[in-house]
Amino acid sequence: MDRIMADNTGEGASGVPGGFLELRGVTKRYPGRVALRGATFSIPRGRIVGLLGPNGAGKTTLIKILAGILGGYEGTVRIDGQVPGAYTKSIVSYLPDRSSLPHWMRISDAVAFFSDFYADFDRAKAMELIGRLRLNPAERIAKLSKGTCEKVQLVLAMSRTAGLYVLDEPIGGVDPAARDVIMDTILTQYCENSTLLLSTQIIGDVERVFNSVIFLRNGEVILNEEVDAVRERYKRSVDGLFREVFKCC
Ligand SMILES: Nc1ncnc2c1ncn2[C@@H]1O[C@H](COP(=O)(O)OP(=O)(O)OP(=O)(O)O)[C@@H](O)[C@H]1O
Repeated sequence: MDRIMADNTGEGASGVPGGFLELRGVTKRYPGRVALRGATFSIPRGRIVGLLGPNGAGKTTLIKILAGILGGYEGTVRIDGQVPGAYTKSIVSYLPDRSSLPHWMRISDAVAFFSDFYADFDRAKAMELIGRLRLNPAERIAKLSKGTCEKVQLVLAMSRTAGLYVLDEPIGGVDPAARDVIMDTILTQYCENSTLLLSTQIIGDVERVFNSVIFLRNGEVILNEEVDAVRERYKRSVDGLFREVFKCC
């Protein structure tokens, strides 16, 4: 399995060299630890890609680099041809793995804050999503359950008209029924010309939305493949392949 997968890293899963998002040899070291080891891949516009790996594989590290909030890495990252910085932050919508919203805010304050901060934020869309997800705009962030807080963060991230959405574990804290609602929300809000990279460990419920998947193990990209090709080549679902590859992790 390892040998087969080694053939499936590198250029984009679509086989298209070059893309909207490009990583070449990205290595990130923390003191005493290497979180990413030469990560190389390319994603064209208009793709929904699952970034999959067990705990500590480097998913959050990679996503923070793309969000422009983590530097000090080796290799190159290009988003729409630019290194992470002010321009890429203006076109990248980031959903963090932990809530970064001030606890004193009400949901409506968070919407107003995002609306002031991001030129591409669509307030009407946010309010519509809040209604659809049955959130109460008057509720304080401090009082929200983990899953409800995730829904709020998702609303905020998906209400931007971004070129790249990077969503770090958007469904980690919600029940299976809510996962479907969240994934449907992502699918309906995502515009065809955008690129979406979503990290998760809950694969079975969400693999239907992915065009392709990237497996990260110990900071290394060990698979970068179209979902249909995974099913055909390995005769398994992405979830099945993930369980097999990572059963010893
Ligand atoms: N600030 C930090 N300082 C030192 N080590 C870190 C730091 N952040 C992450 N690491 C380490 O880097 C590695 C990758 O962590 P990362 O959070 O990117 O993985 P992950 O795939 O997102 O994991 P999880 O699914 O558990 O969230 C881990 O070994 C982690 O302990």
